[in-house]
Amino acid sequence: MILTVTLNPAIDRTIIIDNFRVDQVNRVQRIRRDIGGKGLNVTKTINAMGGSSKALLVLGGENGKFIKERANADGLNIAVFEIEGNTRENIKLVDPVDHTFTDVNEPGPALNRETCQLLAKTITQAVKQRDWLVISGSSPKGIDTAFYETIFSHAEAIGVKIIADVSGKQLETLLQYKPWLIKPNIHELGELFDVEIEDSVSAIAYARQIIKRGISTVVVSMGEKGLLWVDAERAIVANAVKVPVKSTVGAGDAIVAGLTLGLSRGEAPETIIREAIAAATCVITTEGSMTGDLAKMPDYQKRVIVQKL
Ligand SMILES: Nc1ncnc2c1ncn2[C@@H]1O[C@H](COP(=O)(O)OP(=O)(O)OP(=O)(O)O)[C@@H](O)[C@H]1O
Ligand SMILES: O=P(O)(O)OC[C@@]1(O)O[C@H](CO)[C@@H](O)[C@@H]1O
Repeated sequence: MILTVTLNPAIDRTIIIDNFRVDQVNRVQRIRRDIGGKGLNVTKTINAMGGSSKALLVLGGENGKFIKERANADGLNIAVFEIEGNTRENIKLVDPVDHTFTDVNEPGPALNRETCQLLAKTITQAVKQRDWLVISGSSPKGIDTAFYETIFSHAEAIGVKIIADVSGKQLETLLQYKPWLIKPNIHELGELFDVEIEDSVSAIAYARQIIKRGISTVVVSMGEKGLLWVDAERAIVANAVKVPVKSTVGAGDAIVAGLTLGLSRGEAPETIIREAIAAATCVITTEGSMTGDLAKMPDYQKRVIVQKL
């Protein structure tokens, strides 16, 4: 089983505006609402790919209720950890004319110390031997190092591998506990070293520095430039598939879904990379925070060239 944890889920409100301009009155073409949050998106894609994933969601208020009901109606396997406060609503501004994708993410409700302790305990009880644990997305205010310590020490004790897709300070914190795999995008990787990374060669060098700190695999997603897989034995680069992009929301989550599913099935890195990129391609060709038409995956996989560097 692949358990995903979303500490800060969201309703994604996608607003489609042709020729969006800041500092001007903009007229909306269409609006849609999807249930989102990185871990939940990972679960959606794994299940759509034929895998088995459960999403643990921290939810509260009216928005939390909406997400719970929609996830259940969609047949997703979820466990809800209820909190006080209303789950956030994130705005995704899409301009199909200028091809811009702008995210405006709320911080979400803060958690108090007792809630964090109970949440850590709930997660450790939910994760079982031989599971894969995915921790994805921002953490609400209140989550501290003790929270991660509880989860990582339990995971280590029962041999569970952790895949983390977080950024900024949260990524720095998590690195101390040595997740098995991390998936920063190229900007997030640069942020860790306080640099702007320009090319694959320097991205590989920075990824290797992380591997020296005890992380097995670093996968760096690079948007339209594809991705890099770096571990102790190899560095692999793969292109993205050229397609008309409708929404980039959840592209990174589809990569995490493809990676986790492939790893849990014991597949070779080259196969996993092709599947992950194909899944991300399905996401970006679909409006909103949706997995898209996964029947197109075999075609997209053929268009991914994987090269060892
Ligand atoms: N414009 C694009 N054209 C083709 N493929 C893309 C494009 N943007 C993203 N992708 C695909 O999606 C993957 C993940 O994208 P990206 O690196 O932007 O992830 P991310 O920053 O984590 O995304 P997000 O946080 O929005 O989910 C890329 O490796 C690529 O395969
Ligand atoms: O604010 P965070 O937790 O970093 O990201 C949240 C989010 O942008 O990530 C998903 C796409 O990856 C969306 O469904 C969601 O709104």
